[in-house]
Amino acid sequence: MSAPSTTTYVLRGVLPYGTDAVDVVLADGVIAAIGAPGTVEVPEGAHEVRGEGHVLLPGLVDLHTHLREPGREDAETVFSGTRAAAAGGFTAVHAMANTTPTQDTAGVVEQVYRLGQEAGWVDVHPVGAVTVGLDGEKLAELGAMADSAARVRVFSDDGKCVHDPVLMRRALEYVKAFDGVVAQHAQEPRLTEGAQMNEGIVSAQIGLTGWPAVAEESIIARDVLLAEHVGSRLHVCHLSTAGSVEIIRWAKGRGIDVTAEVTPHHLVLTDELARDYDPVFKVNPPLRTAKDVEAVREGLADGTIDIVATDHAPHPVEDKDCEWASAAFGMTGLETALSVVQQTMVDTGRMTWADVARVLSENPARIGRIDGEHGRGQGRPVAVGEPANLTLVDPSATRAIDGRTQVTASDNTPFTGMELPGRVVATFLRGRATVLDGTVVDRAVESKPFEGAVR
Ligand SMILES: NC(=O)N[C@@H](CC(=O)O)C(=O)O
Ligand SMILES: [Zn+2]
Ligand SMILES: [Zn+2]
Repeated sequence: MSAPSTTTYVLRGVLPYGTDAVDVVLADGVIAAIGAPGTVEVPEGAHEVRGEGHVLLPGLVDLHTHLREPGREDAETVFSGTRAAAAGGFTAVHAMANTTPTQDTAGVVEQVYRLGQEAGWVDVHPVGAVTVGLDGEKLAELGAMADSAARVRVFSDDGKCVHDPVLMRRALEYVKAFDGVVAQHAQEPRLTEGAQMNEGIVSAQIGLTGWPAVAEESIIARDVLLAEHVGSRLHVCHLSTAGSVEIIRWAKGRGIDVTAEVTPHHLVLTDELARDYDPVFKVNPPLRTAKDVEAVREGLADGTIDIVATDHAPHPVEDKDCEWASAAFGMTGLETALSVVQQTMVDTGRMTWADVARVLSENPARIGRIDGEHGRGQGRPVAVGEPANLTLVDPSATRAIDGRTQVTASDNTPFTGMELPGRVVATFLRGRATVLDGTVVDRAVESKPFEGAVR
């Protein structure tokens, strides 16, 4: 549990909204003072974290993380995954429902919520399944999950598409009662049977079954219209094509209550990487073309795409280090997300750090409804009196990425061997340091496994 920290900190950095360095004092779990260097009163014994040109962001919030517990603790646990999240600058994550057992009952979501609290690295907000067992046949107990101690607000069958339009309509109607949102994994199943990668020139040349853009776009088009029809809130997971950006832009122009996310990998990697058949690049939705990468960057910069979400999808070596066709879909992302956003959006001049705070903290917290009392003020601006959820980043640093040395329990980052800009120097969860000097601050807590609340 993260009781207010007794240690007091004074951080020096530039706020995302400004250009001049400030000192920020963290005391009793909140931001106690902000002022020009040397002008704020620094409490006796305060721990100083001062570097040149550091940026002070609100703690990052991920709307799309796979923590794999219960069921695939060989890939990740709540403990290892949230430790990786802290290392990446996050203070809250939403844990996807495709676990075993599925997060489709109040019992299971409460267990995951409790494991997150015990680990204490970041706040864990379990996502509830839309349908029982992600089978796409019967609505799960959405209300019971919403009313549980985990207070679920985001519902998703991620990994699978809620394909039946009647079920999708019912889910959208149902979650309105508690201001929830349905987060759709947009994939038309019939159009993607046996699909291995993006359908296009590369798939034709290397002989892998393609996943056409229209399989994503047709579901997004249907769902924005359904959301309009029932007057509900829709979120689109890991959007990946230029056409999807256009549909979201159209829907927002029409006043439809839709939000969308893009992953870091879709901001930078393309289907050309499949040519060597290295399954580390196999992911759902697949890496697309350079034209799609340009379109999602533009959509993120102009606000059509609301957030960057990692879709951190850890898999053990047995499931990734094999022939392309039998490898699992997915790549890790918690520890590289901020660097990829810096590289593709900030260092290219397309976004400011204030925009980064918006797409990696403020907007995801608002979509997940954790910016208020329940979320204990995640995604709030860096201001006096706010909870001290903060990430201090050094944008001038560069890092060589190696999946084997990351904090996550799995190695499947697509960025191994690459240099990325930016380094998380420190992360604070309600005033307690979870990362200092770029290293996770370990505490005397044991990783307790899931205690089988099964239906
Ligand atoms: N993104 C992936 O390729 N895989 C995810 C599922 C998902 O996000 O659809 C996983 O759970 O491994
Ligand atoms: Zn998905
Ligand atoms: Zn996912």
